[in-house]
Amino acid sequence: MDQAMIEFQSVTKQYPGGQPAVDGLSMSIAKGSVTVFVGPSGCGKTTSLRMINRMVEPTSGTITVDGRDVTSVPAAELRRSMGYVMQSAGLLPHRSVLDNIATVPRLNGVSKRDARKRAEELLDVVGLAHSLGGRYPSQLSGGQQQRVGVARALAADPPVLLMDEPFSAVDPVVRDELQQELLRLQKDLAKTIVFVTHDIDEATILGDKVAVFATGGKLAQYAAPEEILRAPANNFVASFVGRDRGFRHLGFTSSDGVAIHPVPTIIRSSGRYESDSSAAGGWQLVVDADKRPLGWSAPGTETQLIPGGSLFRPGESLRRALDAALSSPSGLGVALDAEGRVLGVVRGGEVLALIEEARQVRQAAL
Ligand SMILES: Nc1ncnc2c1ncn2[C@@H]1O[C@H](COP(=O)(O)OP(=O)(O)OP(=O)(O)O)[C@@H](O)[C@H]1O
Repeated sequence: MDQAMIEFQSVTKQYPGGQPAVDGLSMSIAKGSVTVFVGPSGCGKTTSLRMINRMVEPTSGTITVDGRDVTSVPAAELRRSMGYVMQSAGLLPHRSVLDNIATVPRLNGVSKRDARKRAEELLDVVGLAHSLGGRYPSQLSGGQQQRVGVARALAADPPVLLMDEPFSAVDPVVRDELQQELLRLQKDLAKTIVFVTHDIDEATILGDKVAVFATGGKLAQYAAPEEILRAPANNFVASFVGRDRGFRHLGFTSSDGVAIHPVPTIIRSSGRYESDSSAAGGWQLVVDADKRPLGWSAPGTETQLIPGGSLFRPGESLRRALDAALSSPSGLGVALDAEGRVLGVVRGGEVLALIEEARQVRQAAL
């Protein structure tokens, strides 16, 4: 059985003069897992998150972290022992990126030199160039600021990371990147992450477990994302998950059987185009000298680059394969190897046929 890291036991929070913000919450969060709190606005997600590090105190009930009642640890110490990332990265505007990341280690008594060295390592971890270390937060993009926020939360190597809508203020493309980056990070770090969002897509992408909160601060369902999409516990969860949940469910269906076909390519290097095939008359994929995709060229327009759709890597879900095909101007989804080089393409029709097959297998199993 998974070992519990965080436990809520009958936790209620009542702010003065209102309905309970959180009502009788009991749940166990496994060590090393990503748990997402999702639900409509005002249903108590943030309040529940903040009770874990005592930014908010429960009215009744108990929360334990690693077996210890949180009220037995001084609030400031507890807060410092957990990473916290919020929507606006919450960086100190007059401190450099490196100094921001080094904040908690410095508070913990780590020398300035060591804290900065660690901060530099963390720039690598979150995918930021070292040259950004000397900048001020206002000199970074929203996505870069969020990465700094994550680096800062990781600086003291806390076992628990609390994330409150950390990616909701960035545009969808950057958001997708940050989500994938977090999943990659988590593979190595295996932190216990509690993540708040109001976006069911984000919840099912990131969560090992998803907790759906209903209005009035009640836990409506707590389960693996596949189960929430496949078998919503009640009407509230079903309507929150939405009618397209069948499509979302594809996010868990393996793409193993998808065929990857060769694709005619044009190699563009130093501004020159060189077609490597005789496949005239069709769409051609434009790649650089290392076979990384640059875009598409429509039939008969060889030097005009049309931006491509999303990309797909074998091993990812059928949903990503379908996304790649549907978002591609050619109708062919570009498949990449682990180094980002083009392997070939997947065809939308074939992906759909596999989806239908998977649906029939699922139905037969019912
Ligand atoms: N400091 C506070 N004082 C009084 N009421 C509060 C306070 N903080 C939150 N609430 C109320 O408690 C309820 C739950 O709020 P909470 O922020 O936890 O919800 P949420 O699900 O995180 O919402 P959102 O997605 O909008 O942030 C809401 O009705 C909110 O108005």
